[in-house]
Formats: sequence, C-alpha cells, structure tokens
Amino acid sequence: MSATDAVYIRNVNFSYGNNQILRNFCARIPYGQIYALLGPSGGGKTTLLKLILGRLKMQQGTISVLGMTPGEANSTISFMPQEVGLCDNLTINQTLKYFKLIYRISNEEFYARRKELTTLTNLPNGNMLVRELSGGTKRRLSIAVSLINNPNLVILDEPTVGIDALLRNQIWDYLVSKAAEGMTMIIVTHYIEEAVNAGRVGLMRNGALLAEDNPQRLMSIHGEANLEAVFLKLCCYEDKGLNLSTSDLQNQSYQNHKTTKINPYFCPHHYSIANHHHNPDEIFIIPNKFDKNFECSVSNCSSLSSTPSWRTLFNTSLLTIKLWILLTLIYRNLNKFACSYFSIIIVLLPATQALIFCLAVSKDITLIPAAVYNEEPNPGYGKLFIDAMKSVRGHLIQPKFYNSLEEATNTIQRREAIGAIWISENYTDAIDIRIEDGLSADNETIDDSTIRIFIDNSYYILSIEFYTTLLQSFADFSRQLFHSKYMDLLEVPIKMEKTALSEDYRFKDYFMPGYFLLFLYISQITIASLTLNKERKDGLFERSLIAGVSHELVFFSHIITSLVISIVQLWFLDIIAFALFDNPSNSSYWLKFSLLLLESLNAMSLGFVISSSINSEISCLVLVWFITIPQCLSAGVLWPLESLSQPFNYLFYLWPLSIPVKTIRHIMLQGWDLSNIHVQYGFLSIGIPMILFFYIALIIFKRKQ
Ligand SMILES: Nc1ncnc2c1ncn2[C@@H]1O[C@H](COP(=O)(O)OP(=O)(O)OP(=O)(O)O)[C@@H](O)[C@H]1O
Repeated sequence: MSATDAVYIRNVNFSYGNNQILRNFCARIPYGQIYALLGPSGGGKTTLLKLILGRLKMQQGTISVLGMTPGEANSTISFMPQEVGLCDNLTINQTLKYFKLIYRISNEEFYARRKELTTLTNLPNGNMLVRELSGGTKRRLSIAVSLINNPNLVILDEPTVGIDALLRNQIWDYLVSKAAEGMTMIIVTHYIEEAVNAGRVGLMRNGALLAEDNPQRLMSIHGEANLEAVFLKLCCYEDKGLNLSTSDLQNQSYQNHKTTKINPYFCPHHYSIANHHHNPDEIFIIPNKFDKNFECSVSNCSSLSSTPSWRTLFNTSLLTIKLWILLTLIYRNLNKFACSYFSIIIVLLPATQALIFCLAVSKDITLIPAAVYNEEPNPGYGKLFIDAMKSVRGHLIQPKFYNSLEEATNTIQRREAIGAIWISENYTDAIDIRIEDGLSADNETIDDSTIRIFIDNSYYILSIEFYTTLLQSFADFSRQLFHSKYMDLLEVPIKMEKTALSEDYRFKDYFMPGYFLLFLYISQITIASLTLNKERKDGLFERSLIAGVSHELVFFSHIITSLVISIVQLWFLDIIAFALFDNPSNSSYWLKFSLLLLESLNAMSLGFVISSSINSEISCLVLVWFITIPQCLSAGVLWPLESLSQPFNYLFYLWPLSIPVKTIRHIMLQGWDLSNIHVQYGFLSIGIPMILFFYIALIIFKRKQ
C-alpha cells in the first residue's frame, strides 16, 4: 500500500457460511477523494463496508483503514448505514446532540456545523421526532449526522436513495467540496450517473472488483459515453470468460493516468495526506503495484481530524471519557423512553396495580348476602343470634329474611345469597331445655336447638368468610346468652393471646407484599426483555459502536436507565400503597426499598439475558409470560410455598420470586431486619443470580451480531 491510500484492501475473501460473498477483492481508496462503489444488489458492497469498519471479522486478506487495522480508527470515521441508522424516538435536535456528545464536539463547532448541514440537507423543525419524518428526510438527517463531526473518512451506504434530484445534486456538490478540504469518502450508490461526480469509482460484481478508476478515464478507456455502459461491457467480458483482472485495469489506468489530465474538481489541490500539494492540473499518480509490506502512518491519518484523537484521549483521561459517554447514553435512553407512550404505562404499572389492589382487596369483605328463615313466632334467641351475626367483622353478613325454607334456599340457586340460615320454630325453648338438661337432652330438643346452614361452596373465599363469621357470631351469641344466665364459666375455653406477630392480619396483608413484588418484577423483566434486542436493531447502535462506544457502556447505560425507572416506580408505589392507603409495613423503609429495588435489578438481569439472546420481540414477550405467569401460583405470591406438592416445592424455590416474596413478607409483616439470617439469605438469593445473569447477558450481547 502507499501512504496516499486512506483505505487499502487486498485479496479479501469473505463468506457467510458456505455463501462466498467477496472473492479476492482488491481496492485502494486514496485520501481526499470520493470513491463510489457500484454494483448489483446483493453483490457484497455492504459486507465490504462492514469489513472496513471492523464490524465483521476478516477471514482472509488485508485491509488497512487510515493506516490502522479495521475498527481501530473508527472514532475518526463516520458511517451512514443503508437503513439510515437513526432512532425513531429521538427528535432531530436530540439525534444531532447525541453525536455532538459522543464525539465531544465543542458547542461553537457544533452549532456552526449543525446550521451548515441542516441548511444543506434542508431539514425541517429540529423538534420533530425521527419517526414523524418521511423516508427521504430521514436519509437527509442521516447524512447530516455522518458529517457532524467532520470526520477523516465518511462511509455512506446509499445516501441519496429517495432524495429528489435537485437536493441530490446539492448534496453531491457539498460532498465534493468536503473532499476538496481533505475528507475521504466511500459512497455506495445505485445511481450510476451520480457516481460520475466521484474522483474514483469501483465497479463490483459477484464479490470481486471488475474495475477501479477515475470515472472519466474508465469511460475513455472503454470508449463508452457513460458508466452504465462501461459496467455492462465489463460484465459481458466477465461472462465471456475474458479475464480482465483488476491489476490489468490498474496498470491500464495507470498508463492512461500518465497521459490524462484529471478534472481538478475531483483531484483537489487541498487533498494530500502525504503532504503532496498538488497543482490542480497535476496528475494524481496511483502506484500500479500494491506494496507488499504495508506500514501504517498514524500521524498522517489523524492529522485531518477536528475531533481529538481517541488514543490520546484514552491515554489522558480514559475514565472521564467513559463517564461522559455513559452519561450521553443514559441521556439518549431516557429521551427514547420518554418519547414512547408505552413508557408511561410501564412506569405506572406497579403503582396502578397497587391502586387497584388497595381499592379492590385491601378492605374487608362486607355485606355478603345471606338468606334467613327464622321460624320463631316471637323475637327470641334466634333474633339475638342474627343481631350478633350482623355486628361481627364489619357487617360481613347482610341478612335478608324469607318466609319459608324453600324461598331461602332458592336464593342460593339464584346466586342472590352465599348461604341460607334456618332457625327452627322452637329454637328459644329448645335452647333453654338444653341448658337445663345438659347431656340428658333428647334428640328433638337437640334438633330444635341447632341452627342449620346451607352454603354455596363454589364461591370458595366468600363461603369461608361466611362460615368463619357464623362461628364467631355464635361465640358472641353464646357469651351473651350464658352471661344473661350467670353461666360465664361455660364460655368457649380458648383465648387468643397478643404477641408481636399476632396483629389482625387478613388475607390481603398476606397477599400484598408478594403482589407488589410481582408487579415490579413483571414491569422490569418486560422492559429489559425488549431492551438489548431493540438496541441492536436501533440504527444508532451500529453508528455508536463505530464512533467508539463500547458494548459494555451501552449495557451499563441500560442498567442505570432501568434503575432510574425502577426508583420512580417504587416511589409511585410507595405513595399509593403506604401514603394513600394504610397498608401494614412494620419494617425499616430503606430495607424494604432496597429489597424491592434489588429484585427489580434481578428481573432486569434475566430480562437482559432474554433480550441479548433473542431478536424477535414477540418471542421475548412470550418467554417472559412463560416465566412470570406460573410464578403467580408457584412462587408463593398467592398460595404459600409450603403447600406445594413435594418434591416440586423444592424446585419452585428456584423461581426468581420465591425467596424474595418470603423475605419481603418477613420484612413487611414480621418486621425482621438485616440481622435476621432469613433476611440476609433473601438478599443473597437475589444478588447472586442477578450478578450471574448480568454477566451472561453482557457476554451474549457482545458476541451476538
Ligand atoms: N448476516 C448475514 N448472514 C448471511 N448472509 C448475509 C448476511 N448479510 C448479508 N448476507 C448476504 O450476503 C450477500 C451480500 O449482501 P450485501 O448486503 O453485502 O450486498 P449489497 O451489495 O450491499 O446489496 P444491496 O445493494 O442490495 O444493499 C447477500 O446475498 C446477502 O443475502
């Protein structure tokens, strides 16, 4: 290679599996020129660009880019991918600002260049979201992004597709002027006629270069009026088996070079990384043989850069730069998140679920309808029992009276009542006789003094509550009855003593900690399972990597962004569950907060493993459902783990929610703190898998293309 080559490619072979894409590909792209790469669709142009950028691993051959190996000089290279490479959820201004921050362009330079480029590319209002732009406008923005850092080398993959002819001409004029200032450009284009503007064209077919030269010279060598005819002619040669090798052509073009004056427009006198100050009329000499031993000249390569050399920055303040990029990425992530309607639902998901929970479950069940058939002609003990029943557990049972047993039981059939109560005609007398006779009471007296109950057990929870209330009412009723007869000793001989853990907890209190944890978990795993695959598909990702952003920084930026989202979610949850509603929390606020936050990170780590491994977002969501829905039942959220059938209960302890749910209950209901071994174990059971999953996710994220 020569010192005048910005990019030097020699004998490169590349295959995707058995499909060989590039065959002994050779090309050289001089500094300060526009190199147009032409060829049929599927010919391997994009593959070649990715090899130049180091985004694909070389299999065979040599590529030197700005005197370095592919990928090394990327911070001074800009790349515009074929798919425009923008993020739909950012505005035009945010997109440009993102690259300002990534490339660390000074404010002054940035505003001047932004003005120049937005005028050139005729961009609309900077506050418009990228997703609101037309295809052509996106492409124009993408061009502006590629030039915002005034790079040494710009690689544009089909930049002018979908752009009208007038603007296309203006853009080409601008590119030509930038080449005149020393910028090197590789442009893949399907518009053969616009390639005439380039200083050099490479005609590519079936993964090999058919010819490479100045367009005018190529046309004159082949005696054709346009490049398309040249290309067709070369294809014909190839099809007929005439082997017109690249070096033949180069020798040929070199010979022509010596005699042909190149249009000064395409051989600008400013160009010359090797310090050749050419006269506009001077001939640009292309060496006719590739140098065998290539030596890179880094100083030459970096001298054109207006942005600081990445290496220098690495040496001086590596940490500051990484921190700066990390902050920029977080800024971008948050902007993207804020622009999506879906985000607000995700942020509010745990809080809204908590609100629904508090409205629906946190109050005791009241007013369960019960049908009463009281046969007693006058108010007696039957009425006393019903009155006792009404006042138990906040009016849980609402009695409705009927005139026959049939009417009362029919209400159960019609689902108008959860149960029916039948009090016999002689209930008061029978009770008195039974108290008198004690164990010698006859069967008829026992029958008459028994209250009969009919329950609809298909409403399981309601029927349990109904039955429990009846038992409690009967205890109250009998206490009153025995008290009225001075027989207090006959009271039921069980007394509930008060302990630190004997608060009057109900079903909702048992359910609440696990439920809150479940919804934090679901929201975080859902976000995370769509994060890394979306990042990979995001147009900015490829560009950011080329700009020097590492996979690790992108990964950490997502962890921090999701952590911020988790904290906001937790605050909303706290406001709803503990400030607006009076849910029990017997623990330190920070211990509870830390456990919930750690479990959010745990969910995130598993979500990242999913999103780094699977590209399809639908498949990720299905997998998330597959993991989370069974946990509602088998991780102790709703139903205690102790009741699960053996040996599966041991297996179910492996669910990411099982031990955290137990631990949060220990903290919130039992008031245990970090000195308790079970709480420590709970924290460890979240932390260890979390670190492991984050590590696995990062490895997959880095390896998977
Ligand atoms: N990741 C991949 N895995 C397998 N094959 C691939 C992959 N990427 C590209 N190819 C194949 O490599 C060939 C060259 O693709 P490439 O995108 O480089 O062509 P191209 O010349 O840029 O085409 P176009 O002009 O249509 O963009 C195509 O046949 C394509 O199907």
